[in-house]
Amino acid sequence: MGCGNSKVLPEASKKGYVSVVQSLVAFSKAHDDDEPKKRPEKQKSPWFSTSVKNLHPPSNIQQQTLRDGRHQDKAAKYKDKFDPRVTARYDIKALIGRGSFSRVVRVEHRATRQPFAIKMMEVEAPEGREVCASELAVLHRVRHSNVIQLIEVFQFPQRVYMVLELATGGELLDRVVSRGHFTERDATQALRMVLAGVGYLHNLGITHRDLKPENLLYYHPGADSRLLVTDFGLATFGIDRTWFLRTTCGTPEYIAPEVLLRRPYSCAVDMWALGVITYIVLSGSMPFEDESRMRLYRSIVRGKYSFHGNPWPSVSNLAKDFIQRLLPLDPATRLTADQAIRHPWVVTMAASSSMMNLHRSISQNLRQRASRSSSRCPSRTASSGDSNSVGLGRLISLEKNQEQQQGRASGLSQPQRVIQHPARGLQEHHCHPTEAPDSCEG
Ligand SMILES: Nc1ncnc2c1ncn2[C@@H]1O[C@H](COP(=O)(O)OP(=O)(O)OP(=O)(O)O)[C@@H](O)[C@H]1O
Repeated sequence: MGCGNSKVLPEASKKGYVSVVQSLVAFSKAHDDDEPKKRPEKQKSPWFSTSVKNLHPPSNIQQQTLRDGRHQDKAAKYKDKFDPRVTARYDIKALIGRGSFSRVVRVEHRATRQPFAIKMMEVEAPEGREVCASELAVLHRVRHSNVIQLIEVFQFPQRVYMVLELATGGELLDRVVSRGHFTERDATQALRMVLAGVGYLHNLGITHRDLKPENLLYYHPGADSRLLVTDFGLATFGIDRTWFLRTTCGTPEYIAPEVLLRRPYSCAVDMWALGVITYIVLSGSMPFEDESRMRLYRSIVRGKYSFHGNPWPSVSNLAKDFIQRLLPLDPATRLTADQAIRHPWVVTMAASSSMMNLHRSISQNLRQRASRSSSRCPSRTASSGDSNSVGLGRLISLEKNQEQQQGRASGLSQPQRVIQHPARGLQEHHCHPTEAPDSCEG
């Protein structure tokens, strides 16, 4: 995995890759005016380090209080950055985290006291604008219990503020680790929710293109929480599920072979990523991993992975069959989301009650990975996050294909506001940046 899990282009596009890196660094510096070099707690740290941090986690309430305290000052700073039309409606409470082009804060609706997340995206630079447009294009169209819900949007020429459902239950792997007990049944329960969300997206012709455990968030800390697919910055639309895409993007360990081979691809790339995620969730290790990105890509295009080591001897053959059917090199033979949710492992495990506890092996593997990784990259600790990923987290091919143009939210530069009313769906409202907050309400 190298020193980080940044999203990158394959080696084949190195030239484009370097130029995107440079522009992203420049972008990041330009927008980090008042940013301290240390990143906030919940930044893009790699999945294994956040998970290992939580092997002996404090209670959710303690965690929340701790986080709130530490982030209060930062939140105050961010308040100043927020457009007054946003803060007139939402009280900024705490910083949740940062993405390549975004800051996510916890807010409270002033009138209803309801909590939400606001993702503030910088859209002056073309990269940020594209990522934001992708995300909005999808969020405007989706409504599903396993997909993060957009509540409303404030769009201005420099920044876009997406008001989202607030997910307080943590990332998928954090929960696997913090439970202290984890079985195949637990895995299938989580996967059923992910598959329901992904199947819904695919049926709408949406390919996520960046499925990974960090983008799967629990809505609340309770055991019965919904699991939500989030982060649609790389998502794209096809006319239908057989529509082929060409842009090279994703997170290295999860990229499907056809993408690396620069072949046209479809939503089957998400199913490959789900195979990788299933492997990780059941074992705490990755099917494809190498310090060298070149070797990593080579093992992916060869489909070279194994079920050696713990806990694989304790894992059922049905589970392995499920993974194998998601990780064939030929995308045409890969399970679709609708087929995967009907796979016997998913169906029978969800109904079974007592299963082997895989937690110990999973935690051990996660710990080993974390220590291997920190010895390779001493600057990266669990709390400092992935130094590699500040500003470099999301690298998108500069290839401008038809598919990039489609499905883009139109008129980002046009200040507008989109309000979602649960019963009525999305309503668009336009407001000029100089207008008072109330004058552009729905
Ligand atoms: N609706 C939400 N509720 C709670 N936390 C959220 C929500 N949306 C995002 N986050 C968290 O905020 C942080 C930043 O998320 P964001 O999607 O902006 O960037 P990212 O996906 O981590 O990075 P990148 O943009 O580089 O892919 C992440 O830790 C993410 O889990």
